[in-house]
Amino acid sequence: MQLILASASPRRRELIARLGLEPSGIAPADIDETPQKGELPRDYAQRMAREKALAVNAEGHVLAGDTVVAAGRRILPKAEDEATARQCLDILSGRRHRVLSAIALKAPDGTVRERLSDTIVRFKRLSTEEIASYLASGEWEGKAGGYAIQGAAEGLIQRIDGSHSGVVGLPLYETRALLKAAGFKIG
Ligand SMILES: Cc1cn([C@H]2C[C@H](O)[C@@H](COP(=O)(O)OP(=O)(O)OP(=O)(O)O)O2)c(=O)[nH]c1=O
Repeated sequence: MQLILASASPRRRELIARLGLEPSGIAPADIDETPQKGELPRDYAQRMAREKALAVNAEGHVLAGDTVVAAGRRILPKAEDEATARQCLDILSGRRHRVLSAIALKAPDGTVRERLSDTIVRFKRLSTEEIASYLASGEWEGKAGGYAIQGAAEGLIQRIDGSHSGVVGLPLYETRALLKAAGFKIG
């Protein structure tokens, strides 16, 4: 069985490798990632994963994922510049937020199976110095919510309830279940 990963994210490639799977192809999906007006974070994450999977035309199964950081009903942006990362950290400081990580698998017949991972993350209250030093690390670049749990940010996280791999970008429990249900051989 052929697995195509519809993702440009190197993290997703590393995570799928931990299940002992190597995609036979990488085909990043180029879709419009603008949230709809009033769209809830979990609906948005699921829609994005589904649209990414559907956007890739390839033989075999196409796996896509989308990771969204949500403060209440608010979807935090992917931090592409320092000002955005700072705004995110100000919002996340000293409180709990959710990370919704959706995956979608398109079978060769076009049917799509989906799963969602929902994780609660709590940051300590961040001092001005902590925010400044985290921003200087550059690790926030391109990350939803302006942080990467797989780096220095984990030292600022008091508690996580859910899936660590989900926060990084591909929830391994849900991914394994989805791929097994589709017929992939996974140990
Ligand atoms: C919260 C958090 C996000 N992220 C990353 C995961 C995702 O790559 C990114 C969220 O953006 P996504 O749109 O989910 O993914 P992407 O644009 O990187 O890749 P593609 O659409 O091609 O699959 O933020 C981390 O790496 N660590 C974290 O702790």
